Amino acid sequence: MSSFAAFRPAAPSLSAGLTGKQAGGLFGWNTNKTFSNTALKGQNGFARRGTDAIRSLVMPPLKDASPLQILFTILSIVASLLILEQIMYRRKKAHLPGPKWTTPVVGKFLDSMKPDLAKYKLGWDSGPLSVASVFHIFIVVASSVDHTRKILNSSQYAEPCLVNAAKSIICPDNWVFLNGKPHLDYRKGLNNLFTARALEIYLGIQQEIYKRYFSEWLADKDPNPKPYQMLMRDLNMETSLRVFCGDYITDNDAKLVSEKYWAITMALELVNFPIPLPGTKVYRAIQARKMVMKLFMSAAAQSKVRMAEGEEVKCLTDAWIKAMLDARLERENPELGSDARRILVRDFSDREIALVVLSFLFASQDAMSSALVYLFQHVADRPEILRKVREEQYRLRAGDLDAPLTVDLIDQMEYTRSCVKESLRLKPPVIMVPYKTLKPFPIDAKYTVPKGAMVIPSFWNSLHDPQAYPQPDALKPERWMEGKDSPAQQNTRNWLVFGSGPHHCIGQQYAQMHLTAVLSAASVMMDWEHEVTPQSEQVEILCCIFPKDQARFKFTPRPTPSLGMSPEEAAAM
Ligand code: HEM
Repeated sequence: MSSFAAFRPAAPSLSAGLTGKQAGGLFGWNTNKTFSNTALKGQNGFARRGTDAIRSLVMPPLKDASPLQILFTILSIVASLLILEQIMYRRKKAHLPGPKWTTPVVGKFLDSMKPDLAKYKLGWDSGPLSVASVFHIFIVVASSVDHTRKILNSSQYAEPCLVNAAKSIICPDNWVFLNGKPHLDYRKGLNNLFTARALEIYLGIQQEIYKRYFSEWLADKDPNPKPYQMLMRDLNMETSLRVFCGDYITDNDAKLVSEKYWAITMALELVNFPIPLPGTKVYRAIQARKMVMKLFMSAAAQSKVRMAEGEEVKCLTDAWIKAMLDARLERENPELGSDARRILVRDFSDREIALVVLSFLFASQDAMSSALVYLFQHVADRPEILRKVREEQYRLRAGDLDAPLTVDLIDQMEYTRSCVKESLRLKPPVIMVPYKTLKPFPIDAKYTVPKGAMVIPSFWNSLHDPQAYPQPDALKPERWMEGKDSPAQQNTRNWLVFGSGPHHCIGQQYAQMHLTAVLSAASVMMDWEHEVTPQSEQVEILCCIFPKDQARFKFTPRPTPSLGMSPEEAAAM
């Protein structure tokens, strides 16, 4: 994922499904207090009568029972459990749309193994809330703007729910697993990493990498289009590593991280063997994480030495350590209130820094790759839009296409930025993020989500709402440039690409700047052809969404405009 959807997969994984106390709910009815209590409290008297009947059946001492009696007892217990499962499901479901009965034991498990956008859409369109269950996990899916935002902004009722594999892979003490006030305070300390000044430094690093990758793509002699999804992932990976850790990581190690990191992505599939035994995907992912952590910790240690010597900030780790050193001086200031003192960046250990960098890589990798792949695809399929992007580029860069990109210049690229925003709206990389209820959650006047349920805010309908985005299936960058009275600007609540509330994406400015900068550089350096196949518009749901044909492109060099050409003429070449 890996994106944040990696933290929060599109549906519960087997590892989430079969671990911990909840598994006792399914298999250990006789010993699990929560399960039997809830059953006995059932409004339907059948639950109580069923439990009494079972108790009377198992009462006779086993040594006196015939094999037939034992068999009958076992079958009765199983049948009662299956009936109870249905009763519990129906009770939790109440009036909401969703299957009337749940498939015994597994629920929608098979569907969750093969996620399908069309099936998801059916659920989202069936009502603002709909339900399903996978194994014993009761799931409420929210599809309206109001319900989705309510979940994301009700931290007293629901918190992000990550698969168990995620915890063992990115370490249980990673900050992303914090909630409430400790989470809020930790996040405040990270805001320094994405200031305009910091972003400016990152831009310099990014451009060098884009140019190198584009040159490699252009050097490909094969005249036919080929899948670029993985190559774009590599571009993102190297950009992230260099932005986060600069030259503290050698070229060889950067390559190694890119290769090994794939093991982490693979381990976040929806279904995975839950115990990290040698040979399993989770085991391989943990080994990869150990290697990656070592490099990030070493980067933090090297940066501490350089920053203490007053050297230049060259990457995110440097920016962080510099902020830490500056805050040390600030903290000495006797005029500072206790609150400000608490929020100021405290000292972070090498391991803490490495864990945050790991969380960024983990949260951004797949989402950024999905966003980049669709951005290239969307503009290639709509030459008029790409022409307008180029026109803006030629106009703003005023004849110097090699001039370094700056945050100020990116700010001026109104059309290119709108194009990025619109591409993210049309194909949001993360379509849903699972949360878990901490207590009964009165989500609206008519329905309360039970405690311990998975509650999934999903973004697709908000981002394709015709009220906010007329002609929602068309790519219309102009809708973001129509002023404050436009439907898009009047409905900013619908813009949920990066979530909302205390866990909203911390990297969203950086992410949009990266995508704008890539499109800006690519549009003047290359022409590209997208081979449209029957699968180009079909969506593969991994942790994020991708075109099923893995985006087939052919890149060729774009001629430099001759002296005296107007931006319009240059763009039309
Ligand atoms: C197009 C790219 C990206 C998309 C679509 C995306 C989307 C998201 C979404 C939907 C969430 C969950 C929000 C919620 O629960 O309300 C999230 C969280 C997060 N994202 Fe992103 N993201 C992207 C890029 C990035 C980047 C580049 C970084 C880091 C540099 C990043 C770091 C994070 C982190 C750390 C969180 C968890 C924040 C928390 O729990 O406080 N993301 N992202």
